[in-house]
Amino acid sequence: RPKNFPPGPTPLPIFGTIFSLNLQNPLKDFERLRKCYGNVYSLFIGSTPAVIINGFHATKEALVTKAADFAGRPHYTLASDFTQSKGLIMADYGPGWRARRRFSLLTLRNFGMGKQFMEDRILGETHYIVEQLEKSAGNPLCPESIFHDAAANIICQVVFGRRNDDEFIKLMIHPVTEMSNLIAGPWAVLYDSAPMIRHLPLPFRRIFKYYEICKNRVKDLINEHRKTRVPGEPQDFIDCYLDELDKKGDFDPSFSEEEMVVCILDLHFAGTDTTSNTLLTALLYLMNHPHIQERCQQEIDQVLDGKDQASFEDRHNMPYMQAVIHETQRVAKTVPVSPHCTTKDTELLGYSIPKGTLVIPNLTSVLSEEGQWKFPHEFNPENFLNDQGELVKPEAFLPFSAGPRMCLGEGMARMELFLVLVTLLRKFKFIWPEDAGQPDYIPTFGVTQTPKPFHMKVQHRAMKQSADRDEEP
Ligand code: HEM
Repeated sequence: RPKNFPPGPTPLPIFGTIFSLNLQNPLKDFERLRKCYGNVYSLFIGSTPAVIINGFHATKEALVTKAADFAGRPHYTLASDFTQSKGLIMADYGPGWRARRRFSLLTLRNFGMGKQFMEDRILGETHYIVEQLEKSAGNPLCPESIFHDAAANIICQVVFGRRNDDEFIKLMIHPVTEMSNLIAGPWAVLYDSAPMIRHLPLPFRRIFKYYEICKNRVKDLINEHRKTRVPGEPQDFIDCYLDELDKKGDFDPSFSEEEMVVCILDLHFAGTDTTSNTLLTALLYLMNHPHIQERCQQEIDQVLDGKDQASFEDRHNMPYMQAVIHETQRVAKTVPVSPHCTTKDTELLGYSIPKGTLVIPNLTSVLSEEGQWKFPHEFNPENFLNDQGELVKPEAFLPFSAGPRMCLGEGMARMELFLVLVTLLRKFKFIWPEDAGQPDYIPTFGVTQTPKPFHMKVQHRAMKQSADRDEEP
């Protein structure tokens, strides 16, 4: 360890400290090591040192107070190698990433495609979910694929202008699933820890092949858009990017077509499992906390009385529903860790951290940290409500991380969570099947955490508005 580097377990030659961790799910080991070494400690992934950051204060110091020092992304890892550090997620902290991020953020925040665009797409897709649930009303069903497809359809419509069942996009489903499995597994850790084996024909090499397939599909879609688009009248993210390329000409390499392809794949990867797994977590908890589900439904009935459908503006009148969504995100811990890298020699809690060090903020440690939450270890919307029943957002609510690299899709994700859950809870009662046993709340670890598969039953609710109409003479 360099001088004054954060402490940690003694590394072995070649392997470093990877045997101190359960590679299938290192979160319990992170917590155990935190008890030994404090909120900031170091591990070795092979010969690569990594600093693990735990708890709100250390995370805030790194990601917010010293934002620029900690806003890089690691190099020489599997993810940076197959994306060639292009696009948004794995791109280096610098002017190219900043320009693409700003453009993507503005485009998603309605500047590109009109204010109603996103809300219409989400509500449209929610109707498909309703149709599917209606077909299974009264019988147990496994909701995983319904919600995964819905989230994929929403992001595909925003980015490609097509739903996920389109022939072009279908061809990407298999490679994307294979890549997600590989990148969250031990082969990725092996790739990152042992540079000498990177060119051997081991399973991690398949990621490069799958990524190439996805890139080629996206290039085909871009070429299709080129033929059909009307400049200045964008229908989706690709059209917006092509308009931007027209403005910039060939002068700006940070907006090249190659960068565009990786940006698009980044949005597709980052915008699917994150949202669908959070929605599934909400259902899992609401079925097993029926009194909380009923209180949401009372609030929804009251606020939407007489309206055909919910709008995102309604959230201002639904503090309880909002608190439930926040609490779901807190317990779901959907993105458990987010690898960063230092951009210069810096310090954290008095320790010295050299430029280029891999830094891993452990967001799960903040979301259930004692002292930050009224009820850190239970599902309780009161964590986000004050004595007057108003929504409050504690500073330690960091499911989207913090600082310059924080989630770019936060606005879109919050809109999806609100509109989908409000629409479904208004229409259906969600029931944990009697023979389903005790719920397992511990998710499967991964780049995004996934609730264990479960079954649910849905029952039509007698909606207040239709009940009122029935009573009219
Ligand atoms: C509940 C849903 C979501 C959660 C919990 C979530 C969480 C996160 C987290 C923790 C990060 C890492 C931030 C960091 O490195 O410090 C991230 C990054 C990112 N997210 Fe999300 N996300 C969600 C949905 C979305 C959606 C819907 C999109 C796309 C529209 C998206 C796009 C991105 C992108 C592009 C980045 C990389 C940002 C950068 O490096 O500049 N996310 N997200």
